[in-house]
Amino acid sequence: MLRIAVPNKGSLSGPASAMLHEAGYQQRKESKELVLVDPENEVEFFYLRPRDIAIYVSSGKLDIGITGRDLLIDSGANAEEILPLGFARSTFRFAAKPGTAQGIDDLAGRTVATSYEGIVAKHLADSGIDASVIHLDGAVETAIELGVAQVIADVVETGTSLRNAGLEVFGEPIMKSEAVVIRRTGAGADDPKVQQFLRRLQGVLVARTYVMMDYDCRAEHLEQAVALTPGLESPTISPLHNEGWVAVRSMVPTKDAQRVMDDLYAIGARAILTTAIHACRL
Ligand SMILES: Nc1ncnc2c1ncn2[C@@H]1O[C@H](COP(=O)(O)OP(=O)(O)OP(=O)(O)O)[C@@H](O)[C@H]1O
Ligand SMILES: O=P(O)(O)OC[C@H]1O[C@H](OP(=O)(O)OP(=O)(O)O)[C@H](O)[C@@H]1O
Ligand SMILES: [Mg+2]
Repeated sequence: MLRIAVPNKGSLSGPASAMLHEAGYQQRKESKELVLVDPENEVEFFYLRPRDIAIYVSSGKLDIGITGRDLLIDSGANAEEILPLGFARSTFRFAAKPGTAQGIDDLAGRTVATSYEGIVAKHLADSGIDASVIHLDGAVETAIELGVAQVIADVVETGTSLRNAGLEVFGEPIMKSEAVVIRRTGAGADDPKVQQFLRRLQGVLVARTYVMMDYDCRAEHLEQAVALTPGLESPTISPLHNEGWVAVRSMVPTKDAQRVMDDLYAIGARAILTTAIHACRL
């Protein structure tokens, strides 16, 4: 059985379970369930605190896990990212009261509050800045108001939490994060079960980001049309009963679909349809 760590709480938990469900795996029905065996797919899911997942995976007790890139790096665990998953996207940044800091050099001698001590301490050391780091479990934005620190380093997504606390980001972003699949460094690279799991998740990612596009066009416009819809490998071209016309089928990124349909129409293509992809193996 493949043993997989899944976040049990927070921003990663819901989207991770939704993606696994979309990939055909059973998922827990109750948020209190800690372990779920999916015998049909020969997989066992362990619902763990997101922060602990890299530690379990690096110990080798679990084969792979889903966590945040920032949590992986912060843990310092001997684990590596093998597939980015595109959700729980965030940026990790310094913030302070407006006008109190412009760049990392202003941190010398100050105290930075964060839940990500590992990332911050390393970033300060790499930048040659001597500052204190104080660890807080969450709601770090409040640490400045309460005088525990002059600066915070935290996850920023929309920036609403910072704005509400009267804080502003400063300096260069420390890192960009998203949910990722991780494994113990170098482990299981050729394990067919791991490969199959990754193919299933890749299938979900493709199904989420592409649509299938079908259209008819005149044979003389085919090269122009195909340039607009090159597909992943190459489009499928079928003859139409009506001579001089062909039918084309190709995958198109969802975000480009409307523009591509306009461009195809403009070169004379007709009966342009898009359909959702539910699952795929590339
Ligand atoms: N508002 C957010 N938007 C996008 N990603 C986020 C957000 N907050 C946290 N994350 C990401 O989620 C992961 C953090 O997991 P964590 O369990 O701390 O989530 P959380 O939503 O902060 O939950 P908690 O309620 O336990 O604080 C990190 O990878 C982080 O980058
Ligand atoms: O830029 P925003 O869209 O506001 O999102 C970022 C906020 O979301 C997370 O907080 P969370 O709600 O997880 O609380 P926490 O600080 O206790 O972890 C993070 O720690 C930031 O505070
Ligand atoms: Mg949080």
